[in-house]
Amino acid sequence: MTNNPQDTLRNEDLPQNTLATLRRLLHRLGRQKRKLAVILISTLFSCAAYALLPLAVGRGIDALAQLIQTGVPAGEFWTAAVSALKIPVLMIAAAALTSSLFSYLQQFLIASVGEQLTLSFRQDISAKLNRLPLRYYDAHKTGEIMSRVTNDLEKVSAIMQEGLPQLIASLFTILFAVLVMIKLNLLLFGVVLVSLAVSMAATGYVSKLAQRAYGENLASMGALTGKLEELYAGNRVVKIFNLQAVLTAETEVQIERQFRAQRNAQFADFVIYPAIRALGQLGFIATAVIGGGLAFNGVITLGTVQAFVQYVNQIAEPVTETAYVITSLQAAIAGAERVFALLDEPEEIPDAGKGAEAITAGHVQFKHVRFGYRPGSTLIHDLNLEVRPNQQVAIVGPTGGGKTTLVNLLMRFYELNGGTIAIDGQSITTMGRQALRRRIGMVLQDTWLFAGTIAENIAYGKRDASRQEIEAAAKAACCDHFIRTLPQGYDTVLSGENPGISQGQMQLLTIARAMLTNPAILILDEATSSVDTRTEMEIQKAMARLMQDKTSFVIAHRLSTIQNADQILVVRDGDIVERGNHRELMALNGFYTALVNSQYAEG
Ligand SMILES: Nc1ncnc2c1ncn2[C@@H]1O[C@H](COP(=O)(O)OP(=O)(O)OP(=O)(O)O)[C@@H](O)[C@H]1O
Repeated sequence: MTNNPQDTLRNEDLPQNTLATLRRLLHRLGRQKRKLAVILISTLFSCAAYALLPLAVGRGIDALAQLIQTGVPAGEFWTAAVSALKIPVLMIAAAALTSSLFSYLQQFLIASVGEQLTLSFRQDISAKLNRLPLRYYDAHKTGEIMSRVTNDLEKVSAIMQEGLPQLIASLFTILFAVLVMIKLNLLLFGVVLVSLAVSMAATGYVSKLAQRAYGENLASMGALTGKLEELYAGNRVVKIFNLQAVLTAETEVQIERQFRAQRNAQFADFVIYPAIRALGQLGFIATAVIGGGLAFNGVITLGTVQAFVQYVNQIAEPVTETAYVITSLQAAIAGAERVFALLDEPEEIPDAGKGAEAITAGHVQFKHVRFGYRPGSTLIHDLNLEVRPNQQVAIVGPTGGGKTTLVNLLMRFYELNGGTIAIDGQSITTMGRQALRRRIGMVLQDTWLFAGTIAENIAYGKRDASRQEIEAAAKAACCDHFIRTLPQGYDTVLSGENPGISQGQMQLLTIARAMLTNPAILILDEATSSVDTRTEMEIQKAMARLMQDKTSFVIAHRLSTIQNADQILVVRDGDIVERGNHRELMALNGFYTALVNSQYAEG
């Protein structure tokens, strides 16, 4: 594993409950028990064979030394050397081959186990995100959710594929090397132990300094990214308020800070770490010098000294690497913890399983509905409403009054705190959510267009619609004409964020989309955005056509368009404060009349 010392830990990278998370992670890994067992056994074999290498080399050196000491007639040296080195060389080859083969097997299986683990997490998260209530999305930013699926999972996957196997291999390597060294010479092992302890203490101290540099580097990078986002993503706002110069100056300060932090971090990388490595050589030198003395006095052989030197080398790296791996392991466990937290979030109440095929007439009743977005704060107290099939209901009221909330409840985006909503005599909680939503068409102000062709966008709610059906819907929604003027017509590709057509045209497309699904109930959010008069008239015409023979709820912003509605509901602070048709409400001379008068005054 190439460790990245810059992977330093911030507070959010520290797990809250390491043991519990580790247990859950292992439980999940347990699904791949057999592969894991093979990985463990191959690591064991690979490390054991690796630990035999210095011994075999030592044996070869001893054999050669003995040959030189005893002396061989000049012409026979090569034959004698070959026969003396035959066994050691075969041992070296066998150990190296065994170690590499098992290491290959281990890597191969680890890659598969790691990917399988990531896949299982991704599948579970994706299913989970579909089952989470809208409340969850209200409380969490998209970036935060995305980061669970990308960053956090990547950390878990990286540690599974690189860190953890590395850690196990390191531990085995150290264990085998220590066992052999103890067996070879206890005194020399003591020397190795002391010099290792000294170099580890020095490493610990220096890396603390380095960690500080990395921490500052990360923090300054975060601050700089934030500033740049403000500068580029909010470029329009920056220009409107003429803040270019101020923001550029602020950005320069951040760039400067980041430069200094990065330089310090680089310094740690290129200067401190080599110094640590040099310190690590301490053990190597001490072993060579003291071992040399012991060999000179005939306490141990020359081969044993070189075996020791090799063992010191073999364990030096695992010892320092283990510290890094433990650091990234903590970050991975914290990542896994966040993923598990997402998977543990309370879900939507499961569907009753019954279909909503019974929705035919579109008879809607709200009975004693009580609801609040947050626990403890009630927005809708006791709402009662009856809408007969094919009636047109307009919902008006001040901003934040609760108009959209009524629609959210009808669509069962949120669960009620009390009362019932029934369609055609059936409570919506007894219907499957999907089936319910399929029978309700929505045309909202936020025209949800997706990356794809115009035809695909219109057919979004009815994927198997034929081209004729799509075109018929577009004609009815007054958008066939403008679509045909586009170079690629119905096959014009709209890109998600900037579709390249006007706001009004987008709204017409969403009306066409609703036309195609032919729902029993309609929810229309009138456009407030400034569209030209002709487009607005087309939208009105298309909407009127769409509403024919359907129960419809219109969230109205321009009161002039709803005068013919069967019922007008004035919603304020979550309650219906006035209801009736236009004439009745005007006669009341209450809130509605005031709203109408204020709009005429404005308009
Ligand atoms: N997802 C939400 N989480 C918490 N509170 C919300 C949420 N959506 C709306 N609210 C609050 O509920 C109240 C009613 O909001 P709602 O969107 O229903 O009003 P509205 O009448 O549709 O307003 P507008 O005309 O501005 O669209 C407001 O006080 C709003 O802040």
